[in-house]
Amino acid sequence: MSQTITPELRAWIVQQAQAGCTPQSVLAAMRRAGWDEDVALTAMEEVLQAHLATLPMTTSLPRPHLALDGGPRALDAGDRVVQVIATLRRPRLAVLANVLSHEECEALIALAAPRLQRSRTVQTSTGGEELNPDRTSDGMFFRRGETPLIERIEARLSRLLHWPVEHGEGLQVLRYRAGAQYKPHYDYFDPQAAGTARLTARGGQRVATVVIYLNEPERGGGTTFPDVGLEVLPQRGSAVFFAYDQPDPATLTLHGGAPVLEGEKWVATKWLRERPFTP
Ligand SMILES: O=C(O)CCC(=O)C(=O)O
Ligand SMILES: [Fe+2]
Repeated sequence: MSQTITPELRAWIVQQAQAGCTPQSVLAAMRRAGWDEDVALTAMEEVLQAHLATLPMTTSLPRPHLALDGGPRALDAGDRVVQVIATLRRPRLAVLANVLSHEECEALIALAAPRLQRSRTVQTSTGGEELNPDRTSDGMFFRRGETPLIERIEARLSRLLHWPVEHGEGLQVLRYRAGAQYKPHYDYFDPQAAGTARLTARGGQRVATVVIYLNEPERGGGTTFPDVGLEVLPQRGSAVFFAYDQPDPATLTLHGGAPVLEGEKWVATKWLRERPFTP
């Protein structure tokens, strides 16, 4: 039986993705409606790609990215060689090892520890900041280029991601104690929210994230990507990179920090912006 993608089906798939339904649940519904699994999967990919292309930012703009063409096992990050452990196309994501040395991780923790405060998240309705029960970590921001170590890490990430240092926010360090978590969220600013204009005035949208693991909790604390059932487990010096061309759930970049069950988890997060970011 040949199955065609009708405009109604197209609209329905986009609607499901925007409502935050997982690809698995959309696929399951299509299967129940009589769609062949492979056809359903192809249809969903096609529709989501086409939908992304209609959104205001075009995917042809340069974006932070890793030089993954040709399937390299390692990438030149200037002063360091970084290993590619795993990659995913949707969401656009890579797991990397050896991004920081163990000494650099320890030094970042030591510099950040005395400056930690209960994490605040950007409140998109106003563009201000708020304490958020969904985010029970403690955190702090370094200024860009604040110390030689920070400068070195920023230069390395810039080279690795082919993205200027100036287009990055200051490095954020987070500590999760046992029980702490960061519930699933998107890192981009919600285009519908009133505060977004204020937040994007300096540097435009966030377009990619790097979460670097500075230590290893005994149990729990993975970075989860619920849309694709992926969990990246913390390994000191490793990182997960993911990019979102559009501020849209169809990028499948919903992610969270799973509760730490035992021990502590420390990460450093770098958010990349469209344009030069002025703090
Ligand atoms: O802690 C994690 O694994 C994720 C952190 C995160 O999502 C963020 O800093 O935006
Ligand atoms: Fe995040």
